[in-house]
Amino acid sequence: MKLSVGCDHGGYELKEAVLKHLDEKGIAYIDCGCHGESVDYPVIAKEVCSHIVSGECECGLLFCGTGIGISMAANKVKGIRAACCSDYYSAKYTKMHNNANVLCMGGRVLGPGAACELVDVYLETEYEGGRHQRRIDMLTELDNER
Ligand SMILES: O=C[C@H](O)[C@H](O)[C@H](O)COP(=O)(O)O
Repeated sequence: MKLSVGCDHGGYELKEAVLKHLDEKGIAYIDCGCHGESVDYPVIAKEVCSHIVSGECECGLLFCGTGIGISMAANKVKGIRAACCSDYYSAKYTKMHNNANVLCMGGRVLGPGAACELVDVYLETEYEGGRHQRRIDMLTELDNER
């Protein structure tokens, strides 16, 4: 499994904490920045999502101040289902039910311990399929109508 990871300046410290956690777990990733400088989150979201749409990475992690702006940007990319989460239940069920391919978090919302727990449960949870696939197919139709 390989992840694509990115942040703006509001999510930089949290991204660094999560990357350290991924290193400790031996999980491979591409770090799309930023590296602490001020950047506009749509730029980073677009790059991270391009790795997922191309198939180079299985899923992505995005961080900004709230997690919201960067999730909005990611969801504009065809094929991306990004979920902004700040609790364990949502991070688990967005994989189980929505098969989210990007998890977004806020560096001004979450501490590193909580964020790493959300990343772990998101990565470890399996998509359930079944009735949820019908709904995801509907999301894909909405994507195709744009
Ligand atoms: O949703 C947007 C994100 O939280 C951004 O990280 C935030 O808006 C950046 O704000 P500022 O430029 O004031 O640091």
